[in-house]
Amino acid sequence: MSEFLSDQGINAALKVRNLDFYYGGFKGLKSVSMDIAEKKVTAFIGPSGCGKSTLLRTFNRMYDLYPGQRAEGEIIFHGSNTLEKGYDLNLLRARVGMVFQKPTPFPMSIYENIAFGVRLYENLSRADMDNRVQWALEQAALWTEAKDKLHQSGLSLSGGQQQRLCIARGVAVKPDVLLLDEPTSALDPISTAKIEELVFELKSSYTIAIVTHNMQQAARVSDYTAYMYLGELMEFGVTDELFMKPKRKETEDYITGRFG
Ligand SMILES: Nc1ncnc2c1ncn2[C@@H]1O[C@H](COP(=O)(O)OP(=O)(O)OP(=O)(O)O)[C@@H](O)[C@H]1O
Repeated sequence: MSEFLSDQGINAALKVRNLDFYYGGFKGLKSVSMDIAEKKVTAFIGPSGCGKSTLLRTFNRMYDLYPGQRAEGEIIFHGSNTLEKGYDLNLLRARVGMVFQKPTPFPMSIYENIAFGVRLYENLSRADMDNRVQWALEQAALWTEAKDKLHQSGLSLSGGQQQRLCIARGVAVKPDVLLLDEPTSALDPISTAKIEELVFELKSSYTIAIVTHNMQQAARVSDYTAYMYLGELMEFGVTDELFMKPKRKETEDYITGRFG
């Protein structure tokens, strides 16, 4: 659907315009246009294979790492189109951080998991780095659990703690935007609740885009929700409205469980 679905009066951190995405000859996204609201949570829902992760991966050009994948259209971030050739990808990935479905700590200490990324962009003194590591762990609600074992392996943490470590790693470089791709799908309910609380708190400082299969989660944590189907953005709006009064029959069928 090419109609522009952004009449929400959104103060946009990212403006997506006529975005097409190709895996070789397969079109994974079809003319997606929407705004990602600044310092709010935007959730992406829709049946498996509808393009949620594909869309998220365009926001930091993660797909660039894979040959044969390309995006066309515009994603405007701080006034520039991030899809243009020559756009500084290091800078983009520092400003638009990503957390994946499976916790992916680096095989190094908790401290180094965080310091590693910071060193790529900043030259901090030891004391400043210590402060940054503490700050990032506090932001990710992991400091209390991790403060006495900063020099133990990140892999020694539980799954839920590992995912919070990945969030700490993401916020440590002080990005504008955090992309969360099904961040709780590998976690137990208690860890999931912790991450959801965290998302709620982080949105006062960061723009957050989250892909989730869990509609209750989308309803709980997000301000805006985008419903996708077969590579198209079918409906996009304020979360409460989309869940209570969907405009399209397809959205209603999906959220009421009649489809998908
Ligand atoms: N590396 C790839 N090569 C070719 N096609 C791909 C690739 N990755 C994804 N696709 C296709 O692109 C479409 C969108 O996939 P995507 O992973 O974005 O969906 P999704 O909505 O995130 O699904 P899920 O909820 O199952 O994670 C699907 O049809 C998928 O098969």
